[in-house]
Amino acid sequence: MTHTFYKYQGTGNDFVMIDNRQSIFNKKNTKLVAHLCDRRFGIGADGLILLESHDTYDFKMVYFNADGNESSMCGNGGRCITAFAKHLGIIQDKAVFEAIDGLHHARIEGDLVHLQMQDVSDVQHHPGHVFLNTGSPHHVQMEQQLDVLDVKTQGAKIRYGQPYNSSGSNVNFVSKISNDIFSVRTYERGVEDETLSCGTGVTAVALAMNYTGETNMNKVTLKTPGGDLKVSFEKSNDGYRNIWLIGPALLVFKGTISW
Ligand SMILES: N[C@@H](CCC[C@H](N)C(=O)O)C(=O)O
Repeated sequence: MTHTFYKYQGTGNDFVMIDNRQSIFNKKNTKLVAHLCDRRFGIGADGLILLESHDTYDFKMVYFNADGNESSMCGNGGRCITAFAKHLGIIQDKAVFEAIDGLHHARIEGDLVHLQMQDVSDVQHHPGHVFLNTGSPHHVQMEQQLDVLDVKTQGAKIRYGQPYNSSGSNVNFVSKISNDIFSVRTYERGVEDETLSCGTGVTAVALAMNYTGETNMNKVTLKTPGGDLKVSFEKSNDGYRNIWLIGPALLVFKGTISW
């Protein structure tokens, strides 16, 4: 049977988006998700997102990595699904939706989507890196030679190494440009490669840079290979609150495919 799909991207982190309000998609079909995300045999994307109906809120987001497995929160995907919900006429410029890590508020201002992330209370500062969960797990470490780093090889070593092992972590390599601007390259678990940007990743980087004293600002710019994102936040007694991820989210194309 032929089905309609939409392709979205947020700073180059790209997603197949499916309107699943009529429950047309079998969520247990890992092979189908991986096939649709395959860049040679399918549509091609870093992940697949289902927009589903919700009894109380505007919609529900279900996120799968390109390997076909349902995973934890995707920040860029959360911004893209907000733009998709507007395209479908479900929302105007504001949304409240449920994702795997809880409720998210979002608002659209032109091409920019502002997405509120969950509060973060547990920031672990280890020698040489910081680990924190911003909806997805993130290892953050500074890197001198970010431009020439082999992110796929170095990221995979950390992602599969101790203490993360098979459950893994996303891995962010960071270089400081100024007090409120950082360059970031991310290895994504479930894609098992560098992606052009990662929303929960840059959120983790912004908080880690503040936590370790690399910035004293509460709004920072994160430059990724796919474009610029901004993260704003407030310090709380036990961590960070009122965290917002801000950046573009755009429809690339719409098509039909059989499954
Ligand atoms: N690209 C995402 C992160 C998606 C989840 C991640 N790959 C994981 O499995 O932890 C983002 O923008 O946050």
